[in-house]
Amino acid sequence: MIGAEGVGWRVGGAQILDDVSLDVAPGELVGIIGPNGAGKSSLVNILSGVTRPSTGRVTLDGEDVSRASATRRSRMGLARSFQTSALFDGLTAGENVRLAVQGSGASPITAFRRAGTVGRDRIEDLLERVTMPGSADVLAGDLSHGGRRKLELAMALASEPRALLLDEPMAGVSAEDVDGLTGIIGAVRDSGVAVAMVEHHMHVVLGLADRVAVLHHGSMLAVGTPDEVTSDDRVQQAYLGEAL
Ligand SMILES: Nc1ncnc2c1ncn2[C@@H]1O[C@H](COP(=O)(O)OP(=O)(O)OP(=O)(O)O)[C@@H](O)[C@H]1O
Repeated sequence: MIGAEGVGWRVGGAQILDDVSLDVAPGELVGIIGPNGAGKSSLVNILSGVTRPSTGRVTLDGEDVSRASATRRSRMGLARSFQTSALFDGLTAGENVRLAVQGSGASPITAFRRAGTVGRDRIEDLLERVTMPGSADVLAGDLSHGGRRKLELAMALASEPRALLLDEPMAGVSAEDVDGLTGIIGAVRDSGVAVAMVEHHMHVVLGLADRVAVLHHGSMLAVGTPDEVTSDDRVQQAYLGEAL
């Protein structure tokens, strides 16, 4: 569903990604890990269409989308969350979700025209999927960090994506919320969505992912099941001094 073939990205004279290949099938969750600065976010940006690869190609459902805009990819069934929060704090959780539904795969004009067409049921349904029933009227700015992360997931799910890119969906949340988010993301995968997830919580990645891809200095060091990857000598070297 999501594919990268020999992807390279060069910017300002630096080779950030080099010959990176990855594929994620429907109903599969691939965790993308690697030390700081390994190129994980850069890869997610290339997969989502925020940046164009210098070499190689990106595919979505088998179609070459290397030059396709993020909006076009969204229309083809791809959604993403960002490392930093993308919420409107002055709006309620429900209003944030409403905007996400209105804007999914749409130009600003189309999104504007859709105003008022998104039913309360649809909003409640999305909030329920991220275990936030009844919170439509809570101000986003008043939510806990974990609540904000869940709301961001609801917004990413607003387009009913077939492929989902998550960039550190659990960054900075409490242990309790990590468990909650793990359950939500696992359920999304189990519903048949292809999920690629960058995450620093190693125990989460190793427990949740079907396969793990390890980036190191912009290259793909290893791809395999959690067991294969953790017992790989090169991976252990890359993480020297850190618990795997
Ligand atoms: N637009 C850019 N211009 C120049 N260098 C960049 C750009 N974007 C990223 N980099 C560099 O590319 C490298 C990889 O960055 P990236 O954010 O993809 O790594 P990461 O694995 O996601 O790191 P972290 O775990 O810290 O979030 C870093 O050295 C970063 O400074």
